[in-house]
Amino acid sequence: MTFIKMCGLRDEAVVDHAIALGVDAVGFVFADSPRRVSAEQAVRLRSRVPAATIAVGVYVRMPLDEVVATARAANLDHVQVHDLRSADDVRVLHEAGLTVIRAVNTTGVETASAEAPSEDFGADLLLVDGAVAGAGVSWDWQDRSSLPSGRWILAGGLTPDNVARAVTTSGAWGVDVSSGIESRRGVKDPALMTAFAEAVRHAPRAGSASDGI
Ligand SMILES: O=C(O)c1ccccc1N[C@@H]1O[C@H](COP(=O)(O)O)[C@@H](O)[C@H]1O
Repeated sequence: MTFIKMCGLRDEAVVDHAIALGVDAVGFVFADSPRRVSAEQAVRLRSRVPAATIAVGVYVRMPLDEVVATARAANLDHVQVHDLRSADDVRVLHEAGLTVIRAVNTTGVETASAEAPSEDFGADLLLVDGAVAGAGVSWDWQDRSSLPSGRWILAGGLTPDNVARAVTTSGAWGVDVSSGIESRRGVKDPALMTAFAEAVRHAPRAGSASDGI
């Protein structure tokens, strides 16, 4: 089964719908975004997420001590950080007891692959995103030469219409979506959420991805 994360959830009904769809993870955005949630909102939303589903805090340009404080306040033990600079950053987050998803944009992957393919800085999982996080920007996931090997999450411009092809072509272990399940910017559409989950589940893929993070 392909791992599914739905990101940028902002209200209770949408969280409940994601849970009913059986997604593997939900994301709450603390970065500057139309989907940003306050710590108080995150606590409320988090309380609706059962133990079997991973709740992830999403961060860009936030000092690590604030990442840790926000994650603790909202009872999140997974963080997705878009601008980790080094293995030291990851170590700090691990020492705080957090599971770390390192998000890189496609430019980062291309740069890294010239030196060290899919450099994860020791993070628990790598997420490869489009050039602008949360902007619905797709990228060439058909060019396998720039893709990591092993377990990684594909993100960036995924929609119910393109996700099956993306899974099959890229070989990604998981997918993450934000804009592609919205009727307008920042507003999730339950019908698109359902269509996305169904498209992923019907996508032919090689191998199995049933292990958790
Ligand atoms: O969703 C956001 O608003 C967001 C803001 C800042 C950083 C990351 C964000 N979300 C992540 O962006 C990608 C893909 O988004 P999209 O589907 O292209 O809109 C995904 O990793 C989200 O977790």
